[in-house]
Parts: sequence; structure tokens; C-alpha cells
Amino acid sequence: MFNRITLFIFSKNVKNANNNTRLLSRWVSRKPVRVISSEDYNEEEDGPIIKPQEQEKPLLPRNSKPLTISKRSQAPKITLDMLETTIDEAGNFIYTKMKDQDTRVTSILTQIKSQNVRDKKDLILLEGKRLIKDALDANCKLEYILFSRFKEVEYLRPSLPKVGANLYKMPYKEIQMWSNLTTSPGIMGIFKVPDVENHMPARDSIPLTVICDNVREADNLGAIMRTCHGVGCKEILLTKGCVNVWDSKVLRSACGAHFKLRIQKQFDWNCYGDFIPPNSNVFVADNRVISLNTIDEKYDEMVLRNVINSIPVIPYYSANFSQAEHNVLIVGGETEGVSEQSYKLVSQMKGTRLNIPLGNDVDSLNVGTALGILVFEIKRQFMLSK
Ligand SMILES: C[S@@+](CC[C@H](N)C(=O)[O-])C[C@H]1O[C@@H](n2cnc3c(N)ncnc32)[C@H](O)[C@@H]1O
Repeated sequence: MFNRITLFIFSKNVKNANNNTRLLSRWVSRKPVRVISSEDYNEEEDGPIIKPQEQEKPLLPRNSKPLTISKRSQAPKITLDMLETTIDEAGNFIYTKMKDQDTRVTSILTQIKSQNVRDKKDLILLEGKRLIKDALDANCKLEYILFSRFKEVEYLRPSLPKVGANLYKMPYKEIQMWSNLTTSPGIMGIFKVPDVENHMPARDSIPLTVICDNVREADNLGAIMRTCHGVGCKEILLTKGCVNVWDSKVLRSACGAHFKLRIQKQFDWNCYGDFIPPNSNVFVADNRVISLNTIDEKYDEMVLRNVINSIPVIPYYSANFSQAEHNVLIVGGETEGVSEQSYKLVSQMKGTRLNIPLGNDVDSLNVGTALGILVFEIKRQFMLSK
């Protein structure tokens, strides 16, 4: 009996080496495989340098070179699944060890950083194991994991698909170089953009749709999405003027809301009937409570001022939310506040302006804070009405 077979295979063809590494791991399946990479192979001594502490490591590098089987005719048919295996039958991670500035990584990350991710076909970059796990648990399609330590990949093990993605191991300094964060968490996940428009509302959701009217700050939009997700809102509609929902800062501050919340990007005011049920109670969060005839130069068109002034303004705590079949709440953007289109829609739907009274001459709240106060008041009323 023997405990270990060592097989030396040499090839200049990296692609074959990659494929056959995976095949080898399948053949020997439940036995640990020691793959000797080109860096570890010392030709002068005519043999590999085997580092003792690594001998039994059940982690199988995908691109260790040189490695292949000697005669091509002996190679069984390779299927696509084998080429994109993350965990083999024995539970070993199958990964590719990347050199500094490896072109495979550079080209993927350059593509992600330069693309306009509003397009569904594109890829998104998630940083940090928790966000990646949220995406995996929500069945988002994983393409690549870039990591520097196994600890983080191990955390993902229960959620990681066994096939259909690639694990790339890279030096930490290179992950940091590509990171959008000051200190990279050392792991990145690259996913296909999920189909957020068809997410099903949670069972305990409240009959509420939130419209973000030109919210341009990524952190604010992320915070709003996180709050909407937390309160159980049915859907969030984003006007074209909002920051890109797939911006890395939005993704980070939304803390996984992207993978659960139903989101309509590029909401068009002309098609509001497609998203807002006809009997909805429509509200707009409005920090301007004094007559717009005298105070606001922005709404200089008389007709619009009349529209705005015709909408009743009430403090948020006196509104009745729980009687309505559905509620719609509009929040304005950071600099411009509520838009003309919002006011016109609220007027048309016989809606109400909701004000959060402020003291000490404070003009307005941060939009995320204002939204938080309002949606949890709506939730409170629904809970009391049960
Ligand atoms: C930062 S504020 C907009 C400030 C903007 N410069 C203006 O004066 O309209 C962003 C949005 O948060 C909401 N908001 C902020 N403070 C509010 C308040 N006290 N009552 C109701 N909504 C408020 C409104 O929807 C507002 O358009």
C-alpha cells in the first residue's frame, strides 16, 4: 500500500495544464492532491521543492504549472462544468493562483470599472464576505471570487456554488489596488447583475412604494434602500436622475437590500400608472411648509406654485396610513429637493405633503433620515391596526 503517488507532468500549454489539473483532482477524488507549481519546481536539483507544511493541504490550485498528462490522447472529455469548478467532490476548493497583474484579472476588473452597469448584461463587483454571501444566498449568478486568504472563502463555503464560477487567489496588495474601499476586506465577488425588477415582496411587507426623486448621493440611496428593505416596503422606484443603483458605494451602504428588494430603475413619471395602484394614498416628504408664493424662487412658474400650494401640508404624525389599500411616499433629492413632476403627480392623485417639523431654524433633514422617520411611522400604524 502507498499513501501518496507523485506524478510529474510537464506542459508549455497553460490551458491544458489548467484543464487537466481539475481532471486529476476528480480522478483521485477523495485523496488530497499535491500540485507542484512552476515556482516550486527546481530544475537544477531535478526535482520539486516540497514545503513540508503544505504537503497535505487539500486545496487544489487550478493553474499550477507545469502540470498536465503526458499524452493528450489519454485525456478524457472535458466538460464546461469541470472548467468552472469551485469545490470538488471531496470538498476541496479548486482555485487558480494568479500572478501579479495577471491579465485575466486585469481585464475583468477593467471591464467592470469602465462599464455602465445600468445594462442588465453587465457585471457587478461586491467587496467583503458578508455582501458576497448575501448575493449568493439570494441566488445571484456568481462569476468569479478574487481572494487572498482562504479564511474568507471558507466563510462562503455553505453558499458557494460547486460549479459555474472561478476562484482566483491573488496577492492582497493587488486586491487592495483594485478595491473601492480604503481598506480592502481581501475578497471580491463578481456577479451578473441580478434581475431586481422581479423580486417578490417579503411576506410581512407593508403596502408601501417609495419613490426616490433624483437622489444623487450614493450613500443616501444605499441608506434609503437598506431602510426600505428593513421596514418591509413592497417596491422602490428610482427616477432617471438618481445615482446608479449598482454604484459600489450604493451596494455597500444598502447592505444586501439589492438582492431582496424589488427595484425599478429609471422610473418614468409618464408611466406611473404601471407602478402605482390607482387607489393609492400618495405622499411627498416636504421640508418646505411656508407658502411657496413668497419663499421659493425655484418654482417661479405661477402655475406650478399654484399646484404646490393646492396640496395640503400636514405634520407626518397626523397622517392616516393604515386605512389605505396602498401608500406611495416620494422623497426629494439632496440639493434640488422635490421635483416639479413629483408635485404634479401628488396633485393629480389628490395626495398630501408630509412635513417633519424641525426646530432651531434647521431647514431640512438628510433624505435618508427623513425617509426613516416616515416609513417607520407608516409601519407603526399598520402594526397597531392589526
Ligand atoms: C436634504 S432634503 C432637500 C433639501 C433641499 N435643499 C430643499 O430645500 O428642498 C432632501 C429631501 O428629504 C426630505 N426631507 C428633508 N427634511 C424634511 C422634513 N423636515 N420634512 C419632510 N421631508 C423632509 C424631502 O423629501 C427633501 O426633498
